[in-house]
Amino acid sequence: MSKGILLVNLGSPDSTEVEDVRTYLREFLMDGKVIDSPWLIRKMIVELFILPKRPIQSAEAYKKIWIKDGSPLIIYSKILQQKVQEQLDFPVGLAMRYKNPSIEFGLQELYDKGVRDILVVPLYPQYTMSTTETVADKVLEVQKKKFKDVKVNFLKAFYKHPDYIKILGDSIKENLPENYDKLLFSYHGIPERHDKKALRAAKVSKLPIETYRNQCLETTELVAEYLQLPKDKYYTSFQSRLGKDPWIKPYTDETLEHFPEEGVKNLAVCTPAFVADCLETLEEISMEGKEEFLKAGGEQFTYIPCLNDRQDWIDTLVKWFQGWENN
Ligand SMILES: C=CC1=C(C)c2cc3[nH]c(cc4nc(cc5[nH]c(cc1n2)c(C)c5CCC(=O)O)C(CCC(=O)O)=C4C)c(C)c3C=C
Ligand SMILES: [Fe+2]
Ligand SMILES: [Fe+2]
Repeated sequence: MSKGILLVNLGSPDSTEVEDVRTYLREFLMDGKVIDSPWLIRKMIVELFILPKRPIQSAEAYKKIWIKDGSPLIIYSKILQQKVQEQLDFPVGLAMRYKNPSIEFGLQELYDKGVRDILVVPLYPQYTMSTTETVADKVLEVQKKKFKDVKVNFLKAFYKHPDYIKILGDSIKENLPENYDKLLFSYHGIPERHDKKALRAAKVSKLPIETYRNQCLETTELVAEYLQLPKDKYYTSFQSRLGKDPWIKPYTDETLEHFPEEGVKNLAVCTPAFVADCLETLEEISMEGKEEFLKAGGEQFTYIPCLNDRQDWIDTLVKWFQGWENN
């Protein structure tokens, strides 16, 4: 059976127009694995509390990071896809969980090239229901509807894969200033409830399901070990919280605010929940986060870019995909 790869990332609005941002946020936040309330309650939260104002703020934020060809998240993902494709002789497609190119489009493109056995690659190092799980749900929904003769497989979360830890560690080392007080690992947060659900599922299924928070902490520890960082030189926090429910802690914004009074004046920040730079890294961390930190008395803020199209990242994906194809 002819094999192919489908890379999947989260997705961005089609443009920075408020209406496009609203449509994107509606699709994203109405996903029951992102806001996990019953449909009617979710609909009320999204339509009455989030969509009237948030798209206006988010559109302004997107305008600050948008590049000539579009959203950085999509452009970096496309470059990654092209560069990986150049090194492989079987098709590599790209899709976004929300908006475009859609998962249906990505599967159709591979199908039209004769692919009947697909490795779906959620571009998230750590797994949780609002990312990896929802990608799998959508792929399987479309496969059952339109591509019954296609076999789908999923790449497992790779946060502790030694190849990934090495690339992440090397990317940090190359960007770390000589004299820094602390290296902050800032991961996208999730509501605490999502991790509690994961723990319950692990108990019921007796599968070794790890909470998202623990996967993030483990990612940090493995990189710290690889880079031989002393314990007092690094810290982990969680960003991007939305709404009033408790999210996993500590929060990045509070951490950035308190660091200077604790003597952390020269800070470096990396964001290992993302493999491609996006709104959450470029705007929330390297613009807003930097401003907050400097306002609180910080002196130097270094943002360490995501893996994007690093050659070692491309080579590693190529190696993993060749291994799968030869199996
Ligand atoms: C309940 C809300 C959200 C959960 C849970 C969530 C989890 C989650 N998200 C990412 C990765 C990305 N999120 C991005 C943007 C973004 N995230 C949320 C909300 C939740 N995310 C919103 C509302 C937005 C949109 C922007 C905004 O209005 O603030 C992005 C960037 C997209 C882009 O176009 O650049 C990414 C990537 C992960 C990894 C994750 C769980 C671990
Ligand atoms: Fe998010
Ligand atoms: Fe954000």
